[in-house]
Amino acid sequence: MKKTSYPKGDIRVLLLEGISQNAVDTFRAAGYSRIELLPQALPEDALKRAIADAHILGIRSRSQLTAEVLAQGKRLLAVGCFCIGTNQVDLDAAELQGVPVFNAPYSNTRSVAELVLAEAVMLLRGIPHKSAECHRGGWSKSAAGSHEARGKTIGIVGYGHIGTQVGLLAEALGMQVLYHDIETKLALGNARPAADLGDLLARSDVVTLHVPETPATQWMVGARELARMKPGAHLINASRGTVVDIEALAATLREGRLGGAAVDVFPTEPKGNSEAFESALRGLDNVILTPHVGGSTLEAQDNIGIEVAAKLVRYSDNGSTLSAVNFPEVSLPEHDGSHRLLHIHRNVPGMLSQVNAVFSSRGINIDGQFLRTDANVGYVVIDVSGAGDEQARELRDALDSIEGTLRTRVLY
Ligand SMILES: NC(=O)c1ccc[n+]([C@@H]2O[C@H](COP(=O)([O-])OP(=O)(O)OC[C@H]3O[C@@H](n4cnc5c(N)ncnc54)[C@H](O)[C@@H]3O)[C@@H](O)[C@H]2O)c1
Ligand SMILES: O=C(O)[C@H](O)COP(=O)(O)O
Repeated sequence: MKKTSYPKGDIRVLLLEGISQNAVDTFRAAGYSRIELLPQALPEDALKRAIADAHILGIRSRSQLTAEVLAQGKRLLAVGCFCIGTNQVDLDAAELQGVPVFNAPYSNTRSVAELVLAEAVMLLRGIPHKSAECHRGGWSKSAAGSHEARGKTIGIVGYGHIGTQVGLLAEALGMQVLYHDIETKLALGNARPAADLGDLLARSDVVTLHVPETPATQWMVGARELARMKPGAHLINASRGTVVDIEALAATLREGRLGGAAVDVFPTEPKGNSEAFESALRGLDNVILTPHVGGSTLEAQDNIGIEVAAKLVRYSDNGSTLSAVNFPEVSLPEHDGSHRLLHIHRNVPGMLSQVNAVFSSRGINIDGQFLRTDANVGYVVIDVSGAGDEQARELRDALDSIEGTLRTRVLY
């Protein structure tokens, strides 16, 4: 079993995909010095090599942390997704490796909502098409097909953090807000729930998607759903590329059934800025295409850099897993004057009594104990005072030898 109790100066932090300098500053301020910041995602083989040396790994939406890639992370303590989505990580595999995954569930919410609202206005006015014509030297000054947002209905699919923000901003413009969610959600402002997805599609002038990538949302908007939308209505997708069948959308737009679309996310996206972007939507004047920049504002990235780095530092220094997306959540007090032993194990019967026996058999008094479990994993944290560093390491080794242990650490 790998030990993961390292002096802070030896902890290697690898940050991929152009994560904000604020993250580096946050790690530095907390005493971490071995930080590598790369501007791009790594291809699978390079990622496997890189993860093998990293204790803390930071990624955004492009790096695919499959079970196979994660398995190379023998020293890995934690993963930070410096974004909202965590679908790019095999969360179960990470958990069963004893690796909590953190994200930034709110920091780019506003950026996405602002972009979506701006796109709704642009689409209702037919601006993408008019702009494209002007670029070609055309001049089609006309009010035909051009509408105010005021009084129109925006249908929000996925009424979570982003969806609710879009709804509030849209109401400020005088739009009617309809929403559909699989959970019962408190309606903000004058928003109203639709009876179901079909009802929302049939009644909205603009449909905007804000669901996560899950098996249920995969291709949730295809030819059938597009056919249910009002003629001339608009579709916005800034959620995940797998939510919309792009070929069906392109066909519907070519037929002129929909007014237009704004798409920020695609089933296949270029791995970096130097790779060409291919899509059936290219060349359609009434489509706003953006390169997955819904959350890419300096404000959002700066906030995300601090938020996720702070969570990783807290886990590394203190053991707290509060807000981890795949792990039993424990919020821990500081442990000044005591050693803190962390034990991550498979959640099987009898584990806690074996953990406690390690201490009782040595006559060691436990100052504090914190335990959380989920279906897969148990996470127990034990504070002991009066043990020297050497004894703490011996305790860790004894914990490590318990059958079913995934990771152990000692914090000094
Ligand atoms: N384009 C970008 O740059 C960008 C930026 C941030 C987030 N995102 C994407 O946006 C998604 C939403 O973000 P959020 O912060 O609002 O997430 P959230 O979890 O707060 O909200 C998602 C909502 O969708 C609902 N939902 C889930 N499955 C559904 C289904 N099958 N049908 C209807 N509703 C369903 C959930 O109940 C929840 O209310 C993220 O998961 C991420 O993939 C994209
Ligand atoms: O999940 C998210 O927050 C968005 O998709 C943004 O991802 P990015 O950090 O790769 O831009």
